[in-house]
Amino acid sequence: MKRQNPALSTRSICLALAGLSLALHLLLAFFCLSVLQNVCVLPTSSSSSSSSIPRADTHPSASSHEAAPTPQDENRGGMSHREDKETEKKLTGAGGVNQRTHSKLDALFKHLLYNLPPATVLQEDDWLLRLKRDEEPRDTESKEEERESTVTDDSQWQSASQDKGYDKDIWTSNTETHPPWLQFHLGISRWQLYDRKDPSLAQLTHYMATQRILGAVQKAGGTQLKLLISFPNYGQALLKPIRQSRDAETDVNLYYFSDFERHNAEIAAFHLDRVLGFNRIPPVVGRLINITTEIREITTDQRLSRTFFTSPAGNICFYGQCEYYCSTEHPVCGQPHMLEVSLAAMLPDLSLAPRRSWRSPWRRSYSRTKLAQWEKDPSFCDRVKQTSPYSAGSRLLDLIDLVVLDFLMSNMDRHHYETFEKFGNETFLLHLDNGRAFGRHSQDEPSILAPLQQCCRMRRSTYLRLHLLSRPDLRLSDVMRESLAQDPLSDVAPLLSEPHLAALDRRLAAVLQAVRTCQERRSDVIYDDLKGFDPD
Ligand SMILES: Nc1ncnc2c1ncn2[C@@H]1O[C@H](COP(=O)(O)OP(=O)(O)OP(=O)(O)O)[C@@H](O)[C@H]1O
Ligand SMILES: [Mn+2]
Repeated sequence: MKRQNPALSTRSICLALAGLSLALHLLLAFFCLSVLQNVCVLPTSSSSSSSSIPRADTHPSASSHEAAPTPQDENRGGMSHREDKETEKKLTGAGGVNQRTHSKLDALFKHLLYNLPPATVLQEDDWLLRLKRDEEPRDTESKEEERESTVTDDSQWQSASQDKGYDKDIWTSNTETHPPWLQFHLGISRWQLYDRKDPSLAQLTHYMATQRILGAVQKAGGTQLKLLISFPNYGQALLKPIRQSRDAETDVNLYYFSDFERHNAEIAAFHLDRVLGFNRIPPVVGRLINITTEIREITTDQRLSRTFFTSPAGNICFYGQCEYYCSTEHPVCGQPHMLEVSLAAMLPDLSLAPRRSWRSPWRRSYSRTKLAQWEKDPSFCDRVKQTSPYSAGSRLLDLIDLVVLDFLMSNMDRHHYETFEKFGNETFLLHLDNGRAFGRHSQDEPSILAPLQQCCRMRRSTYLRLHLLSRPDLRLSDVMRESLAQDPLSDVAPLLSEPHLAALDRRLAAVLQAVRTCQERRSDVIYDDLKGFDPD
């Protein structure tokens, strides 16, 4: 038997150990290198979802505007969770647009002219609605009775609503329990429809853009097809569908009163009105809906149901029943199911907050042959100024504000405007129905400016804001592009094409020129509603 040499075996053990140690060292070196590299590598993009580095330049209002996730988030139709997160980011202003680049919209809204202290402190009568105050304390017995009846009422209310898919949340006088639409209603005052800084507004548009649709029926009033949409939290919205490609310009041979309404015009009008600092249009948001599951299968409106059909191309279409364009020749069609729509938050019910409709003195004749009085008489405004309600208060100035909005978006369809009856003549004007705006970008419609040219009046605050928006560092087209990018439908395509945005700048210059022309003739053009306040 061959015996092993002990020196040889010791050497080979030593060699093996040295090799192992070298391998371990090499491994350790590789490990350290890779760790070091990871530590030193900068995140490739600040929007990377895996990055946990907090961003310093996040939109300041983002966190306060963030809508808390609700159990209803599970029920929404259409969008995936990731898509929803994206949408939420946009609606809350935390989206990519504002992240790294300098935000002109933020800069605009930070300006003093958009943060003016209220001229007067609001009194109780200056709010459209208010919650009933708690009753005077009663004796124990009647309190007991009251508690019993409340519980009975609530339980009845819950069981009836649960079946239909409505929320069973109970609202108290605590604002935090109020759904966003109720907060919007309770925030309507004599001078504005909403406070731009109210965080519940972003929650309201987010809700309308994402939540399950429980009801869809035709809405009466007006001439074109529109639906009244109901949500689980008892909120409602006015739906206008896309009716032609977004960029289709109004046919030059069509009169404005024959034009289709545009869903993107409703959305853009809300943003423009807010950017102008008026806050007189109810919040509007875009949404992609499924015609089949979110209208056809849930509607209880027989007159609407009957008008559904499948087009030769296999798309699901409907046309409803209304005065204009409700026929098989003018169908609203999905692709094959999905349809772009605008959703406007509904104002408080007329039974709670009646409104008054006013015929505009500068209303068009709505005829192909007849001219309206204001088109024939250059001193038409002198007569208007002597007539109530234009002879006192701020009505004429409010009308001029509306004219500026309409000229910028080329809306010729302002035959009426509305006010809340409760506030009498001392109140703002509601800028409802903007569906026929943004029809043409290649030409302007100077006749819309007639009230400004004939009356030569404008509020100083409006004038200064228009000036601000004409500055290159805050340009109207740029803030509008940025504002509209917050809408979920901007993911499909920009809500206003570049030529429409450029038209805004061109028209703004025309408004300012009209004011200058007035100032050459008269000295009382600008009405100082800022009482000597100098924002510069
Ligand atoms: N957000 C809203 N909340 C409550 N009511 C609304 C809202 N928007 C519009 N309405 C009401 O519905 C009516 C019809 O709406 P709208 O004017 O948009 O329809 P339309 O078909 O375009 O009308 P028209 O043919 O007269 O131009 C309005 O007169 C207004 O009273
Ligand atoms: Mn209309």
